[in-house]
Amino acid sequence: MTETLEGRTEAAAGLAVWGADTVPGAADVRATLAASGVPAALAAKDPSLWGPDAEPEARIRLGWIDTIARSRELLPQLAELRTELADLDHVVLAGMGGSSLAPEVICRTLDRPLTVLDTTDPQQVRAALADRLATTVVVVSSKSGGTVETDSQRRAYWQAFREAGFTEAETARRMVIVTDPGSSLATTGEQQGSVVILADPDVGGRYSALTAFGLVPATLAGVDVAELLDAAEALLPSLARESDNPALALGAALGAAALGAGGAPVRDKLALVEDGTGIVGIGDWAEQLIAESTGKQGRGLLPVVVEAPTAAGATGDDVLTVTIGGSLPAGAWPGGGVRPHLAVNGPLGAQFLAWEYATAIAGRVLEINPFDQPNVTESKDNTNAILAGGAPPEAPAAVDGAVELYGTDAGTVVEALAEFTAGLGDTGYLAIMAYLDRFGDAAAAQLRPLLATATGRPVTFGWGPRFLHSTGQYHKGGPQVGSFLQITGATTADLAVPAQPYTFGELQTAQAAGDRRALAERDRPVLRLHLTDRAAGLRQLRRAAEQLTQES
Ligand SMILES: O=P(O)(O)OC[C@H]1O[C@H](O)[C@H](O)[C@@H](O)[C@@H]1O
Repeated sequence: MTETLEGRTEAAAGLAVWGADTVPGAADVRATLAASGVPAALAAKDPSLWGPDAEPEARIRLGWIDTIARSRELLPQLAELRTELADLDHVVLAGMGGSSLAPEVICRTLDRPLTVLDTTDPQQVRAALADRLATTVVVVSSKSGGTVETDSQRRAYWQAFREAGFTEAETARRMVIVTDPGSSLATTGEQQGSVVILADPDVGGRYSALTAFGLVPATLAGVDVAELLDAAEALLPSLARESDNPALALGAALGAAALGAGGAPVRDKLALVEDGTGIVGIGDWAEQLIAESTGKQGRGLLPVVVEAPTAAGATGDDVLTVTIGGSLPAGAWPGGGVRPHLAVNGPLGAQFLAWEYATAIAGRVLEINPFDQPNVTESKDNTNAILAGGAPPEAPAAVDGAVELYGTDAGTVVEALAEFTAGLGDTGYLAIMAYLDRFGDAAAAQLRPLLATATGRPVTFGWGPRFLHSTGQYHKGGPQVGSFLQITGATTADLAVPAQPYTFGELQTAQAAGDRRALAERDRPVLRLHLTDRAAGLRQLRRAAEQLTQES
């Protein structure tokens, strides 16, 4: 394989992008960007780069370019906080989307323990609350301060600490709040007497890895975050340049592939493949950045996070295969077992900044606003309406063992899946959306590679409601080519959300119904499979998916 590898490596500050020059049309796209002075303008935070409609939002969303300097000012406070809370060695992060994805990849990559709670699944919330409560510190992270999942988790932890016998003051000490200045969460945090750390308000959630949202939980979990900032800062001078600018090479290639620039076949599905060289879990972070930033106005790049370089769906006719990893030793070939179109290797801090810059560049090429998420609210509004007024009763179309089938004429799970996936066509994708416990029901994730093999099409997997803050934007705002498999599950142990008129289970059910409604309103096909017994239902789904792979 190695002797057939072509392509150049473009590098700066230890961040190397290989292969960008071989993506059809990328050189022309890059030349156009350079001729318009885009690299320097973006490095100088010019908000006009995405057109007049995007300018007001861009004006308050470009802080990620130079937030590193402001983040450094936080470091003494964070070091002090870590010492002050040294007796609390179980760090829980309650936060959704951009408020939890970066700290999760930081801690996984640097092998520091961090429990991420980004769900409303009652079983998962219960399990978290029962885990080492006496030595737990909870970081409650929300930029807006108004995210219902995070607010519910905060309420549940507050009550759990109080019921465990901690005084109000002791409970307040066990909660650290990260939010934007002036949010309702900032007020709550101050009133309850918790430490409140204010984040950079000029950075949007999915671009906030190197702000307080990434740094506070990571520091408490024991990460030396200064190293991340150093690695990102080293890349900064390259961002204004027209050459030796790997982030520009990446962005131009992503945009060119999605457009099919120069008459090349469109590659608008982006397989994100970790190459096994020391960066762990970055796919989920990049997935949110790219899907929410580009998936709108019927356009966008669909990130497809695959398990390994050899996993089903890592390659395909309309797929741009991108491997991601740590710095490679001299002479090593990128890819880790797959031949990628692009390989991005380098330290984590530089990866964050490079992908943010590349996404902003791709947004310019695709002529969309990479800083808004106009369709996320559709599902949220539906959820609120359902919570307030109740969902219309729905009877299953059929029951097969431990699985109820909705939205199909089929009588069995195998038939329903076969019929549903038969409609994917040559450009379609299947999104599996599992409103389950991502640890207790982890087996659900095995469906992704199985159905990718069975269909030969890109298949994504997301935990609900986590994905609503990530790929959920693309599902509704991106091209009309998705088919949506929703998996919901009965719960045996629901849990009240303190001082709210609903339980976690009811909230999760309303979130699933709200998103179904938003997809249906756009005529996007939805098949819902409800597991009346989660373990038995998952075994059944797995058997059905295996059967389809044998028939494919
Ligand atoms: O940090 P928060 O305000 O709680 O927001 C968490 C997430 O919520 C929304 O769904 C946005 O679409 C995401 O971009 C954001 O990261």
